[in-house]
Amino acid sequence: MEKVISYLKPYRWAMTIAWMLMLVELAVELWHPMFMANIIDEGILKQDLNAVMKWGGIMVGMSLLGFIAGITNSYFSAHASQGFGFDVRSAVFKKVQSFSFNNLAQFQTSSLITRLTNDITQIQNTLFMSLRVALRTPLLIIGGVTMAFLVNVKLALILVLPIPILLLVLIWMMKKTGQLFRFVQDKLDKVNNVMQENLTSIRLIKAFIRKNFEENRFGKANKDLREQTVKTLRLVELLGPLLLFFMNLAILFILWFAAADVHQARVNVGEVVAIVNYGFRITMALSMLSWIIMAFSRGTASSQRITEVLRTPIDLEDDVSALSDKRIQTGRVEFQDVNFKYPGTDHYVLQNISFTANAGETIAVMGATGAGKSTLFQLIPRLYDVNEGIIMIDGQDIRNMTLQSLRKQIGFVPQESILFTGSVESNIAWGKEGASAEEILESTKDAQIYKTIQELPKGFQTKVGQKGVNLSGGQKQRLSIARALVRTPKLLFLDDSTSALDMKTEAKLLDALEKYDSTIFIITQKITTAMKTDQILLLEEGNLVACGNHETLLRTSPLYQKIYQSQFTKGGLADV
Ligand SMILES: Nc1ncnc2c1ncn2[C@@H]1O[C@H](COP(=O)(O)OP(=O)(O)OP(=O)(O)O)[C@@H](O)[C@H]1O
Repeated sequence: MEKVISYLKPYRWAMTIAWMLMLVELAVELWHPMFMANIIDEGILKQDLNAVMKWGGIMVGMSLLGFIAGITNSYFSAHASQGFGFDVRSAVFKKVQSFSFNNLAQFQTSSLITRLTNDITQIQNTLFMSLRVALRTPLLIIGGVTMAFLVNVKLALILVLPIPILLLVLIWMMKKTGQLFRFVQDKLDKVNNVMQENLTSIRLIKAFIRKNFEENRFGKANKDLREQTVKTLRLVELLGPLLLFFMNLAILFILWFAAADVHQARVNVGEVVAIVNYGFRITMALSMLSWIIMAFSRGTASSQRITEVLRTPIDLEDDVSALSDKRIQTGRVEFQDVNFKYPGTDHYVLQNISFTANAGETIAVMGATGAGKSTLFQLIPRLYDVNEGIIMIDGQDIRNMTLQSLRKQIGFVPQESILFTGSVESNIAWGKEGASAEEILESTKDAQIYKTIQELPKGFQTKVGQKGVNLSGGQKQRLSIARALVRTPKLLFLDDSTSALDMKTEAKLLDALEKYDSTIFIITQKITTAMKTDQILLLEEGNLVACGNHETLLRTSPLYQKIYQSQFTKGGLADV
């Protein structure tokens, strides 16, 4: 909570001005019944038009002052709350960007989106409300009570009788609804989660005709959200009528007692009008307080959820001694007795992995599904840190480089091609800040996608991703490869990224990669690809069971022989 509050600091002046102006508004509001009493007692009852004009004029002047103070208050409140929301949103986004995969696993993606959007909007609104009306309301109650006592002590006593009980109810309510609103936000996460999964898998859903199933899934999450929200709001809504009942009862008693006092001239009509007026204002302030309490409870729940993100310790950071401008010279990669298990699990998915990839070599990584190939890839750019053992580049532990300098020199093509909304050109340029048109052109030629791009309706400017043209799996793969090549990486990782390419295109791609002077790792299932590489790492259930070139493995590794035989038939290639 304090973490979120600390983002208010740059707006302390705007907030102070807003609160001052709110006090002006409050003062005007509190003096109103007094002026009214004077108009009645000095003007109307004594039939003195001058007094009516005098107090009426003061009343109008004060109203104008209140109006100006209100508008200016809104200006500063909006400035502070929008600025605060902007800063918190930026901070949460920045924090999420620095999250390791382990950190990310602690939050669902949909929950992070809700926290970044809805939760921040909630706290933004709460701040606006607190600057605009929240403080004014309790002060209005205190001021109203004080003024009522100044006007007439006996009648004021009747008026304040129910207030302590009502305040106790309000405090209890604030605690209770805080918890309930936390549940509401959690349910909102679930709705967003179903929405997100649905929209990203819409093709699959249509192909499997799972529309009804998905509608039911969404319907359930939506219903849960509705029920939780209604349950919470019902509690808050109970408060309004309860307040009105007690306060109206008090006003009724005031009128009852005042009737006799006015008759016996112990009290002026103006005083009674003023007290009743204060009574109404206090009642209104109390019922407004119930809404403010709701907004605060919701804001508190949201602010706790945001604090959780901001307070999450990043578990994969640079060592203090890490070098930020370390250049990879040769690109020699060495694994020494590497063991790795995913955070939060007990099972080692890589065990005692040792091998050396010499500078400029192309290494094929093979193995059955789940053998640990992608995991091995993720350890080199330090998406995860090893549990035991060392990974070295150019003979130095990779932890001696900052994450930024290490990753900047790596080209990574994931298993699943990801394109961003934008043009073909912007998708490739994404790989390198400030990539020149020439570099982009070159990388597309090497990735064997240049011709395809030329045939697109607007060439490099053709929109892809959502609302853009749909590219085939192989085209997307090659665009992803071009994006990695544009940064002329010292190390290049292709995670099954040539699976959708035909043999001819793949051969051309591998030839083109030679000029990059990079050490290249390719995860592949195809023997035809592995045959062309300098070294093959064969993984089985997290163990490196064979390592060497095609000829060596064909002679020494029974598993490799089995894979080879499964892909080659008597007549030639089977499924390549
Ligand atoms: N984020 C994760 N958390 C926990 N376990 C994981 C995670 N990612 C992968 N695993 C487990 O690690 C093991 C190796 O997975 P990995 O993705 O490296 O296999 P792979 O050889 O690349 O498989 P495939 O060819 O199917 O992509 C698997 O048993 C998998 O269940």
